[in-house]
Amino acid sequence: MHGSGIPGIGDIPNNNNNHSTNNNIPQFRDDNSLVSSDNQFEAHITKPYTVKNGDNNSSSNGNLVEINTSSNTPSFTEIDNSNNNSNKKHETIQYDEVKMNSHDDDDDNTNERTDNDRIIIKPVNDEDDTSVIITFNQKMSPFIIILTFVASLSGFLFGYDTGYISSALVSINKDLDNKILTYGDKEIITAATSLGALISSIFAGTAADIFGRKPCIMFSNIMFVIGTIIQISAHTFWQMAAGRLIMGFGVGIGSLISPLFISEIAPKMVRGRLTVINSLWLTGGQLIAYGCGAGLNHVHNGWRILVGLSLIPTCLQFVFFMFLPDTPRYYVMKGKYEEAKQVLRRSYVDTTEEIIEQKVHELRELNKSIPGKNKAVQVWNTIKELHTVPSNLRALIIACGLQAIQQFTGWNSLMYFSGTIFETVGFTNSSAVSIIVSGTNFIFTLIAFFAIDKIGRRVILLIGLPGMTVALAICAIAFHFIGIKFNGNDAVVSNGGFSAWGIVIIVFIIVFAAFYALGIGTVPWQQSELFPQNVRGIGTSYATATNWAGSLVIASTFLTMLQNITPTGTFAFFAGLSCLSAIFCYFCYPELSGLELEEVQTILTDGFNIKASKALAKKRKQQARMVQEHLKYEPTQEIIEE
Ligand SMILES: O[C@H]1[C@H](O)[C@@H](O)[C@H](O)[C@@H](O)[C@H]1O
Repeated sequence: MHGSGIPGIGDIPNNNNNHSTNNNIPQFRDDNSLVSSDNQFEAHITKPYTVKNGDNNSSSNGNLVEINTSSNTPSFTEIDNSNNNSNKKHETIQYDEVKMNSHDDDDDNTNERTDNDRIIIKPVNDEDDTSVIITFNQKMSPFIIILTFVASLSGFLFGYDTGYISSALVSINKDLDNKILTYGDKEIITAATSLGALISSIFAGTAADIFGRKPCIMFSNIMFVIGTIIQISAHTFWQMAAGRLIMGFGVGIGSLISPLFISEIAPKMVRGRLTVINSLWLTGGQLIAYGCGAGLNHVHNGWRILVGLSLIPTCLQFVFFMFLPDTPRYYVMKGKYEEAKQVLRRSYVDTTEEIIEQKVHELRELNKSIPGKNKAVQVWNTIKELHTVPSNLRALIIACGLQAIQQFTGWNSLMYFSGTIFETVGFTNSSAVSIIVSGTNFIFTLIAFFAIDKIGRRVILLIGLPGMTVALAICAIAFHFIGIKFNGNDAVVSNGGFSAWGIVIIVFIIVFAAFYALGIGTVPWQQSELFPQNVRGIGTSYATATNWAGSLVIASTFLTMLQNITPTGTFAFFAGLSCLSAIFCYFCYPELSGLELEEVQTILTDGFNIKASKALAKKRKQQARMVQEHLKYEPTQEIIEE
């Protein structure tokens, strides 16, 4: 990144407000531009304008630029009150354009000026800023909320379908092939879904770019329905495994497309939050699956009901999507600009046609499609571009790195085997404790929902990973004192029964769940924001496939690890990985909250640019506060940064 100051827009309520300002009387030049007396600031009026009366008393933070054009000697003031510290150095910013809001070029009154102008400014030497970023009313429309909720039903299905299996395996009993499932059978049935998800996630990103996000989600619904029907009618082990595999195809597609879809429709200031809604459905789905599993445990054929229940959200999602559109970014990729505009109009209700046009224009500018004489060549070129363009490669390292960390720090082994672990340390009601653990996962995902945009992704990761390290290390120590021995597939506690160290283990597994859900359980699913439009599909495919490969490896090696390197060794291993992961995030994960999707690439262009990302994220949040503050007074006016 060049330079450290990252100036932004100046939205100017021009009404002699009471900021502590650095007054400076600029002059109009012949070409109608303004220049401050110290020559540090200049501004060009590019359009004729009419000036509106207003009574804004905004007292926002950040760099405001005030240009009072109501008199013949206009005043021109820069205010840097970002931390209310009067000693703080003013940034030196030159302003290129001054645009007047709400005007009509043909209007008779276009040159009339009165008090209280609103002026929108673009800094010219803002090297850290992207070209055309439009900041307009970021209020959430009901339409965006509906789209988010419908898309994140995929998250629910992901959670429910990975969550129900542990109780289903217990209650299946002799229902398949008339014999009790062996340990190996259970592993295959569990792993089949992860395998299916791994396979489909490899292709899902490319499919999303070719066919669209919405058709892919609808295709995943069909996979869910087929997979579920095969399972609930299964009387043989292989039929059950096949059903789980096909359902896994649906899980993999949904796990990739749903966060992608949400991040493409979300206003930037709430993009993190809206994407976390998918994670909330996911962890909620796991919790509900555990709860239903416990409830249906003793019901005859209860597992078939448990599996069958997942048909409800799948069918609902399919039907809803028949009436909903795809994302504006996808429409722009396909040259369907009118469709893109229609979605934007419904998404940003208080917005003028001019801004919609500009937004589509901006998306078109940034949508540099990758050439190739046919689809296969295009895909190959996209893969090349993903690895050879430095910002893409960095995005890939971060996205895959975070997904690998999410899986290799061991959470899912606890999800799948927490019952076994709790029994080992002396808890008889292990399913109740498992519900508490997945409930903690859900509650802390909710906390992440509130923190992810406000506090930022980087901060919650850097709180979560060290917290996980400590919790895992304490579990490792406690396991040492409990002294577990493995005998085949059975664990024998040498100290016998329930002990104080057993309580320590339960408590710190719950603490681990909390720190996990707060950071690494949630943040990697923000992966779509790392990639530019042209490689987003394939980039997120890599990352999602990393997630499922990790889940497959960990779920199938955890019990073996417990046996071969002891629980102390296993937990110490996960603690070590969590610690290394914290170091990785500290050096490589920039703060992306509040940034436009397109700004993320600027950040990653010549390094991970942690410092610059933090500054830009801070700036964008200040600006958003300014805009919100201003909209309180004039809710129908939009602020344009151009
Ligand atoms: O983000 C989710 C969540 O943390 C789940 O609890 C976990 O089972 C998944 O593997 C993960 O991707």
